[in-house]
Order: sequence, then structure tokens, then C-alpha cells
Amino acid sequence: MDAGRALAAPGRRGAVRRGGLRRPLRGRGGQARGLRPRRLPLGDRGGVAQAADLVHAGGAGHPLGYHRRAVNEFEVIARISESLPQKPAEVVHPIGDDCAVLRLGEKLWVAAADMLVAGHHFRSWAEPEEVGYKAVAVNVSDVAAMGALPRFVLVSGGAADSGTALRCFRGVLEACAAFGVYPLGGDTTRADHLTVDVAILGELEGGPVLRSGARPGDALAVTGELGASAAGFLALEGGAREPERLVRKHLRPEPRVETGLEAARLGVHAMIDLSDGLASDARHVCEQSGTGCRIDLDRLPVAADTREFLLSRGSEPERLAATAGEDYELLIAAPRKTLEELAARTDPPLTVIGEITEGGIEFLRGAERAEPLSGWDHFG
Ligand SMILES: Nc1ncnc2c1ncn2[C@@H]1O[C@H](COP(=O)(O)OP(=O)(O)O)[C@@H](O)[C@H]1O
Ligand SMILES: Cc1ncc(C[n+]2csc(CCOP(=O)(O)OP(=O)(O)O)c2C)c(N)n1
Ligand SMILES: [Mg+2]
Repeated sequence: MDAGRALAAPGRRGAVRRGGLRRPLRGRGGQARGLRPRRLPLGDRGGVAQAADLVHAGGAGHPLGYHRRAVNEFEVIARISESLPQKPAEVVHPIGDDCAVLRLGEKLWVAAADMLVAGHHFRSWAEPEEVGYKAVAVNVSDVAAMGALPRFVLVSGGAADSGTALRCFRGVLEACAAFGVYPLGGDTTRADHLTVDVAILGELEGGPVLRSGARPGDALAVTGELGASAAGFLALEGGAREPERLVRKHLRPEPRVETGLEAARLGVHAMIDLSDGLASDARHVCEQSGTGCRIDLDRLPVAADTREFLLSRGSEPERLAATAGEDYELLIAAPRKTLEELAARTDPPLTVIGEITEGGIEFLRGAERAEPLSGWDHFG
């Protein structure tokens, strides 16, 4: 599809379209020392890596009136962010975006890590090579979302046997070649279930594109298409390797590196890659930008084969496209003119799906208000 034309043809489907712990008894310190909260080295909020916390429950649950409340993935990350030590001067942007940003010498670099775990990111339907490939691709996508060029990875893996480990590494190397990244090393261990963790470094030409720069009035656009990966996932879960294009979309995502680089050059206001699903990832942009957004589900770029497959499974295509995740497309907030220029410069189509507003997150179906939506949450 001609991206430039697509962006210039609003409203047509298929084109671009505009488309209480009041007092935390946390951590070993607090409990081991007579339940007195202890100042942890990371700061007085402590308790960072816990997915559950003690919440005052007015006498219920715990004998001292506390019970455990599970917190979701994003609250875990928020707590990690709140508990960071003071950042060294080289850290330009710490945890919280798709990548952290570092100044090393004259240059700005971005750094991130993402892992894939059997049973949670894939099942036996994925070959070890496919797992290795995807682990690198999803990290490349985080670098793309900063507007940076992926350069180096460190790859650590756990597998039940050496054959599986080697097959997985074959996929890692294939992805390294495809995305132009060099594997610097990693670690190999025996594990009951296949697990791959990739850490990545990318190089910036200028400044990064953050999640936090969106402004009311910006248009919101996505690259490529949504929902195809979800359709492929459903096919795989059903024991099929077809429709082949959709299965491939799930197993071999195509991170939008070129588009991310061009977007940074053009000074788009905000960008994020779509891993958890548009509904959640748009919320990350809005929360960090102090804005809201309005997204029209009828404008989501859902391909005909995706639509047909999802309908055949009794799923609602636009809903899945907004919530199922693993699209690894870019969501970009920028003035419409900037998006038109970007569409003219890059291959994947760009679809305007909504706009940034002053506050509140709204989903529409054309003129109608749709229900609130959210995406993937590992602890949800
Ligand atoms: N266990 C962790 N320790 C430190 N930082 C983390 C951890 N988990 C996530 N983060 C950080 O939180 C932010 C959001 O993470 P995540 O939702 O995984 O982002 P993404 O979808 O871009 O991979 C990122 O900046 C990431 O580096
Ligand atoms: C077996 C299995 N269950 C569920 C999913 C769906 N799924 C797993 S992780 C995920 C979201 C993205 O993964 P995450 O680890 O959160 O990546 P990040 O946001 O950190 O880039 C989705 C939709 C899957 N791919 N495989
Ligand atoms: Mg992550």
C-alpha cells in the first residue's frame, strides 16, 4: 500500500486512515526486626520486587489486620520506579519508557530487556528457533519505539537440553542478522522450561522519542496492522499452523525500525511499541504525557484475513485488535502534517486511529461510545 496516499485519504477503510499499606511491613527487614519498617538501601518505600503487598484490611485476613493484595504488572513496575536509587549523571531517562536512555561519551544510547517464558509467551507450538527469533525481535521493537538503531544484544537462555538451547540460539542468530544487531554474549543454563531473556542496546542519532511527549490535538497513528498476531496465536492454540500469514505474524514480528528512525528525525511527539495491546499501550502514553485520548475502534487497521479468521472463531476483530497485544507495531502521537510526512517516507502504512485529548481515555465505534478496554497484564 502507498503509505503517503493512504494517510491522505481519511475515512476510507483499509487505507491510512485517520483514520494500605499505610506503613509498609515490607521486605525481610521489616518482618525479621519485630515488624518495624526498615529503611532499605533503595529508599524508604522498599519492597520492590514483590507482586503482592500487605494492605490494611481493618482487622480481616492477617492476624495483625493486614492481608495480601496482588498488584498488577504495571503496579509492580511503578513500585520499582519509585524505589530507584539516585541516578548517575549518564542516565538521561531511567526506567519507565520502552528503553532507558544513557549518555556514553558523546552519544546517546538506549537499553532495554524483555524475556520470553514457556507457558506464558509460547507453548510447544513454537519451535525453539522461533522462540529465539521472537525474543530478539521484541527487543528490537523496544529500540525502534525510542527512534533508535538496534546495535547489540546479550542473550541468556534456559533450556531442558543442549539441543533445544542450540536450536533457540539459531533463531537468535537469524534475528540478529535480520535486524543488524551483534550478539555480545549472554548466559546458558539448564531449565525445566525454555526461557530466553534478551538485553539490547541501541544507538540514537539525536534525541529519543519518549512516551511522555504527546499533546492535546496530536493525531494518534499506528503502523502496519493490528490483530493479525492475535489471530495467529488463536490458530496456534487451536493446533493449526495456518493461516500461514497470521501464524507468521505471531511468531516472527517485524519491528518497525525504519519508521521509528524516521519518526525521530521528524520530531514526532510520543511513541510506544504495541506489545500489551493498543488499549494498554495508549494508556501508558496518556499517563506519561498527562493527556487523554480518543480512539475509534472502527478505524483500526485490521486486515481482511485477520477479520475473517477472528469472526470464524466468534471473536470481535476490533476488540481483539485493541486488546490482544503482541502486534509490535508503533503507536505515534504527532501533528497530522508530521504523520503525513512520515507516511510518505516509510513503507508500512500509517493509520490515524484517533487523537490526543486533554484527559480521559475513550473508545468509540464510529459515533458511538464503546466500553473501556485494556490489554495484557502478566499479573492480571
Ligand atoms: N523487573 C524490572 N526491573 C527493572 N525495570 C523493569 C522491570 N520490569 C520492567 N521494567 C521497566 O519498566 C518499564 C516498562 O516495562 P514493560 O511494560 O515491560 O515495557 P515494554 O512493554 O516496553 O517492554 C520499562 O522501562 C522496563 O525497563
Ligand atoms: C502461551 C501464551 N499465553 C499468552 C500469550 C499472550 N501474551 C503473552 S505476553 C503478552 C504481552 C506482551 O508480552 P510482555 O512480556 O508483557 O512484553 P513487553 O510488554 O514487556 O514488551 C501477550 C499478549 C502468549 N503469547 N502465549
Ligand atoms: Mg518488557
